[in-house]
Amino acid sequence: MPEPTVPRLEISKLTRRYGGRAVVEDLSLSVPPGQVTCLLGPSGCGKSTTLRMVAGVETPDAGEIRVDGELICANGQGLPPEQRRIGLMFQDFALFPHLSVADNVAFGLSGAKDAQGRRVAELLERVGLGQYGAKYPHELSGGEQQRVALARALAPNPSIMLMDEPFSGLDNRLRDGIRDETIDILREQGAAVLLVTHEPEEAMRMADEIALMRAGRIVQKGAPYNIYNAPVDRDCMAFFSDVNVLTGRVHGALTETAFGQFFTPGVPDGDEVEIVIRPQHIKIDFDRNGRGPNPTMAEGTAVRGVVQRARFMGNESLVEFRMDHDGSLMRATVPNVFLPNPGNALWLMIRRDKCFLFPKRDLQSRIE
Ligand SMILES: Nc1ncnc2c1ncn2[C@@H]1O[C@H](COP(=O)(O)OP(=O)(O)OP(=O)(O)O)[C@@H](O)[C@H]1O
Repeated sequence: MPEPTVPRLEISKLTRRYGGRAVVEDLSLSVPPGQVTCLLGPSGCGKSTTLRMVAGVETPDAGEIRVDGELICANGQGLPPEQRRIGLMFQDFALFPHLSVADNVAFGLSGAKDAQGRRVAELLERVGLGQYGAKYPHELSGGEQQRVALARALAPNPSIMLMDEPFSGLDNRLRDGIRDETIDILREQGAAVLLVTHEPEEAMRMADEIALMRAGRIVQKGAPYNIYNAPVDRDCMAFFSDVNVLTGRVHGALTETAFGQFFTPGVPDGDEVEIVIRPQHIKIDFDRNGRGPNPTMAEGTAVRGVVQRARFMGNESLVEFRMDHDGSLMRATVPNVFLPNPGNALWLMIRRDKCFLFPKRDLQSRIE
């Protein structure tokens, strides 16, 4: 059997309280060499606090942090940041304005000057700024400055790179390229990357693993594909896309809705369930003199709705309906251009294989 790889970064049961309130609670995760793990979650859920504890600029109330198996923080005590072999890249990555690009990159390096010079040249080359060593930060564009910051963070060859929304200051066009380049370099170096973002697209694009956080805890962890396609609850699903929700009560393992019956095995009779569906999995059909298409096994019963608005979004069109049966709003997306006029009646069907069933959230869990 191959030896199990020691995680480059291992966090166990990390907790941080402010004024008695836990903002990070019992958080555990590990990142192997060359992997990008993304802490994803809404504002205030504790992502940055977690990162700051790993960096060593904030002290946990409980829990442990290990780098390459070595304990660097436990029982509220830890190594100072500069001894942790951790690189940092934050959104406000301020370069030193009075130092040249080369001196900025060399800033955290120790040892012989000529070895430092070689390392700086190699890194500037790697980030595509081989000719920029003698320039000063104010002579560079935002994207170029970001790449210098990356070279500076990589220079001491950190085992771990912590990134807190590092690309949010860049415009979209620049951002995609720099994101991909950055991750390629970090993977090549075998660094473990812990990246914080509140943007699901950024997490999906960059992460090998996403840890979805809510109120200080990880609620789901997995590869982007699994998180997107097997959400553990409605909020996890809704974090990645718009959703439509139908509710119904279970009788004999079936839940009756306007769209037909849904099989809900294992849910006790009388319990309410939510049937959650993404807009791209709703099928739209035309009205045939007040009638819709016939029911099918795969898509159930069609239900009539009246178009409220339709918008072209680039790759798809988004159509919003007011449903005849209960006055609720439902959203459907259609590839390319489909822009029916407001007031038109159309029929909606739901792709059964793309629905998720969750117990209905009660009042208590809404308050939490
Ligand atoms: N020094 C502090 N003192 C008191 N409360 C704090 C402190 N730092 C953070 N908090 C609180 O802890 C919670 C988590 O903050 P944190 O910055 O970790 O969230 P986040 O998920 O990174 O949010 P964002 O995406 O907005 O940066 C927030 O409610 C915040 O107000």
